[in-house]
Amino acid sequence: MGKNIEPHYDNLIIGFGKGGKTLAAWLAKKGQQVALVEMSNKMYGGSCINVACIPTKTLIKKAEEKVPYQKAYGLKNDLTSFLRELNYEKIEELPAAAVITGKASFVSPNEVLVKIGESKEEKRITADRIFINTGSKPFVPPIPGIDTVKNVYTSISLLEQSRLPEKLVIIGGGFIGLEFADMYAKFGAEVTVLDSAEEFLPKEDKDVAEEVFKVLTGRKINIVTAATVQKIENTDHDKVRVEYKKETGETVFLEASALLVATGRKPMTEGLNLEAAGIKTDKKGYIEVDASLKTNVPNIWAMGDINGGPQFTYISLDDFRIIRDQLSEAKYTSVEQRKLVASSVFITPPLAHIGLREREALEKGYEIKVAKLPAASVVRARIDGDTSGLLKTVVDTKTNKILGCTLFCTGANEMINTIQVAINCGLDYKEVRDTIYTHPSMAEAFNDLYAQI
Ligand SMILES: Cc1cc2nc3c(=O)[nH]c(=O)nc-3n(C[C@H](O)[C@H](O)[C@H](O)COP(=O)(O)OP(=O)(O)OC[C@H]3O[C@@H](n4cnc5c(N)ncnc54)[C@H](O)[C@@H]3O)c2cc1C
Ligand SMILES: NC(=O)c1ccc[n+]([C@@H]2O[C@H](COP(=O)([O-])OP(=O)(O)OC[C@H]3O[C@@H](n4cnc5c(N)ncnc54)[C@H](O)[C@@H]3O)[C@@H](O)[C@H]2O)c1
Repeated sequence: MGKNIEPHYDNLIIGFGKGGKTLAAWLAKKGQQVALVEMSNKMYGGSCINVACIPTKTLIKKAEEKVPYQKAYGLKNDLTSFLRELNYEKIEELPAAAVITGKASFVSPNEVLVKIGESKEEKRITADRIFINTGSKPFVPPIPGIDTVKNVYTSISLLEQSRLPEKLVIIGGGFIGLEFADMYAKFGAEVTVLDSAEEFLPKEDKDVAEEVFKVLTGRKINIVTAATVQKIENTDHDKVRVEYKKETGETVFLEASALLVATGRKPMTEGLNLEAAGIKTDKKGYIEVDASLKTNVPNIWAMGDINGGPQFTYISLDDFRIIRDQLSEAKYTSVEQRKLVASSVFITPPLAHIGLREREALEKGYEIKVAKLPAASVVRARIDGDTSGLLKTVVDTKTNKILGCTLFCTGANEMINTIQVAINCGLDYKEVRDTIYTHPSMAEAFNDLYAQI
């Protein structure tokens, strides 16, 4: 399997992430020689496809459809295997591109050593340009017992479990913590989320956070904020016992069949030997880049999670665009040109957001108008059978421009893209208010939401 490995390529890409694979295909189609080095044959296509967005969103969808966990687990694996192969083929079929399965480490600024697959074989490869796209991995805080106790998982290892944990404790109530909590609860697990932050969803406006809290706790998810996890140990039956301190100082013990650690991610620089190339990292270990995503070493770029930017697949893709335009003398060459980007937490209903929240806009000194609408007032929400949540937007009184929007309702992850276009094109909110939307759709809620301004 695979092409012969050459000693030199025009371009070497380390890591099969979204940005790297898209860049590999683009360069190869232009006739440039490209080596795409990926350390694991289970990771062709990168994290998103294999261990992140795609498997989680598949399971979430199946949980919503009330598919039993074991069946959903199989369907998830079918889809990730299919996409993994497809991703491999899409690069390998290009005559100018080669996928090399091995772990890369720098020897010098233009040379890497690749340890091929499981074998002891090593290849030295030089390249004119090198692009680092090695992503991130779970950050595990130093809590006593966390490394040694059985049935403690990260998002990656929990997704590999074919059996549903009956009782799941999750440390961390951010993107991963909440998505997993909601998904496992829908599959039938008893879930507790422990977060060290004093408030639940501290970035959100209070009214939004309260609504999300109401929906999740209504699904019997136990959410504890200001929790300090102190110790983790196994019981006699390999259950996990978690000891944490409440805000009041009271110590609480919880027993669970599994513990998920979802406390953020850290840069995947392990074994890369960045020092050999003289590549600088920041305090957290992410590779330092300038606005054009170049490292301090000429002809080495860093794209995706590894450069310390927002950790989303679509940001990795946009990093590709920034690099592509530099290499083709086109116009979009700096992160400073990037417009506002939306995000979505895939709980049910999804919590999607773009721009400024009410509190943030006020802190920045804007004169604002705020509109809110309960999701229950949208007829499509009734058809979809989920009337929970709310829609909220913030408009600049002086300019009539939309400053931000938070949607916690069915379809929010799609709807937010409409607001993103409106904001990024500088539209007056009245354009969104007066657009004729299809009926019955969730988007037509924008007629009523913006009519309140
Ligand atoms: C559970 C979970 C759910 C998520 N859900 C979403 C979502 O719904 N939407 C969204 O936009 N984002 C989501 N994210 C974030 C998203 O997955 C990441 O931001 C994105 O995958 C990062 O892509 P990347 O291009 O930086 O690199 P990655 O896709 O992480 O690829 C890096 C690759 O480099 C390889 N590699 C590492 N070191 C070496 C080396 N030395 N030599 C060779 N290869 C190496 C790795 O094996 C890996 O395949 C989620 C993340 C997680 C953990
Ligand atoms: N839908 C999506 O787009 C999606 C889904 C999953 C992940 N992601 C990406 O992956 C990143 C990582 O996700 P994440 O959930 O691991 O990180 P996160 O930063 O979103 O959340 C981490 C949470 O853990 C808490 N925490 C940290 N240390 C703790 C401790 N010792 N005890 C208790 N709580 C603690 C924090 O207060 C925070 O709420 C996200 O920031 C996001 O960029 C995106």
